[in-house]
Amino acid sequence: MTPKPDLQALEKAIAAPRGEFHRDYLQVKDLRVSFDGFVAVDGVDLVVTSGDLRFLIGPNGAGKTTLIDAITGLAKATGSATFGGVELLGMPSHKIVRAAVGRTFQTASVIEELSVLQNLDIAAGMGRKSRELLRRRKTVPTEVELALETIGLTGLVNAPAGVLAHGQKQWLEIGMLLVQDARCLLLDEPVAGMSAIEREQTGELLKRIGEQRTVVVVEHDMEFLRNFANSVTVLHQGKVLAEGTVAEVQADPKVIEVYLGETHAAA
Ligand SMILES: Nc1ncnc2c1ncn2[C@@H]1O[C@H](COP(=O)(O)OP(=O)(O)OP(=O)(O)O)[C@@H](O)[C@H]1O
Repeated sequence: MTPKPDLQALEKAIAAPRGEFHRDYLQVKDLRVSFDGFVAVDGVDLVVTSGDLRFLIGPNGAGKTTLIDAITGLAKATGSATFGGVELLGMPSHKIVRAAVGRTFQTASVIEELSVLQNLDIAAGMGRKSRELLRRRKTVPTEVELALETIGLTGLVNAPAGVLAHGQKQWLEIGMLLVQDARCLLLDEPVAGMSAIEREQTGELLKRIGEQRTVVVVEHDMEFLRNFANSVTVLHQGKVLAEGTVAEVQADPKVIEVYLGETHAAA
């Protein structure tokens, strides 16, 4: 006998937005983080699909970094955060990296004494002994070569990371996520402190890597957001205040009141 179709599940699937059918998407459900009774993230729901360059904005202390910390195993949280169907909450950070989820920090965490190539090699964790990692290579593995090309540092492969410009260090960090094969990248204020040219180059880089990956960018720079965001989520006091296109979010009275007010008044 043919089993009866589950009409409820079918209706749900038909009603679901297109992104829901991709396995490669980040889904956060009712995520909460509290520090000694202070609720920093308060029931956040979020879906970010592959190919969508999502910006996460909000006033200082809104919970943006804590949300990323929770997804990457650095802050204890309740609720759920999955990527590609894999539950990340409760996993140790190194396993989250293996689940193809990577993040950068507000301050670049490259090893300044080591070359660009050695930093990428270490990130790739290619099973080479630490002594070998420190020796110069004669050939560069393909994935490292591709990452170097993507981040525009091919010409600086043997330069110590310490001599890189501020922007280049951030790009190297992004490169380190690429060689780890991160398909979900969570970037915490990647253009803070960058020059206008570096910001523009970073935006182009994010567009390129975001085409086939799930990318979430925490940012305060509104001009950068207007130029490069595909969609925006606004956090306020640990909750999602608004979500939509740049135009929708910018026109939202709630967002203007709590976040954009000063920027608009200044303009
Ligand atoms: N380890 C911690 N212990 C206690 N409180 C914390 C801790 N980390 C963050 N907080 C608090 O949680 C709230 C959210 O902080 P968070 O850094 O996530 O905000 P944010 O939106 O990233 O802010 P900003 O834009 O300034 O970086 C803040 O009130 C902060 O003081």
